[in-house]
Amino acid sequence: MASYSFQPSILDLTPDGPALGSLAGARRHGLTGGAWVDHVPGWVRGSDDVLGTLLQEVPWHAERRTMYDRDVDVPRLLSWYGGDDPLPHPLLAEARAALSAHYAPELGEPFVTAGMCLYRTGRDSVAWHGDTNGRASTSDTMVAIVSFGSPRALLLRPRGGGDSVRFAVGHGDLVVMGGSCQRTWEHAIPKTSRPVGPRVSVQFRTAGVS
Ligand SMILES: O=C(O)CCC(=O)C(=O)O
Ligand SMILES: [Fe+2]
Repeated sequence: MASYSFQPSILDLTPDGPALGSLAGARRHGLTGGAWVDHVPGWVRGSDDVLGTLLQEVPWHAERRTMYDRDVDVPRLLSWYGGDDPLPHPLLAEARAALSAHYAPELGEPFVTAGMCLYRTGRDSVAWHGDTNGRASTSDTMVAIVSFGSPRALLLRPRGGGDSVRFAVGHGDLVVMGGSCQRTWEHAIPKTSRPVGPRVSVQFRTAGVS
């Protein structure tokens, strides 16, 4: 398998290792139909260390899917950690606990699983979809995404049609999609022709949702 290197940023060198910022300042963007997105730019400080570990230690694999009767490569690499699987970096366990504690009053259950995507270049992407497997098909849930590496655009659009909303998701940023977001809106990471380096996203979800 190819190895994915990145250029550590001088600004990001934290002597004490990576650390989480506060969730108190999360900015909530209300969307139509009871959907919302919380955005915390730079939630993780010292993200270079986490990105390096994720690129090297996660058992990334390619998948193929059938589309219109053809088998095609999924345009990103994937990995999945169940609630009992040790996460590849201690900062991620800290992040999951902090998110569970912060959102407990609204969510009523903890974040459990960690799905991971590796976008190797700007050619990698995820097409429009909602995370509607399992209970998310019928009830509100939250999907918390922490991004590492090159900034990419996360787009959201209402399923019924309407303007899309764009969030830049950069190194150490947190985005939480909540309320009805998975059922009433769709999201995507579009391809880009800009020369971008690798991006890893970690998606925390509640049990029984994917
Ligand atoms: O990489 C991201 O930020 C989004 C990934 C995603 O939507 C998914 O895996 O369901
Ligand atoms: Fe998704």
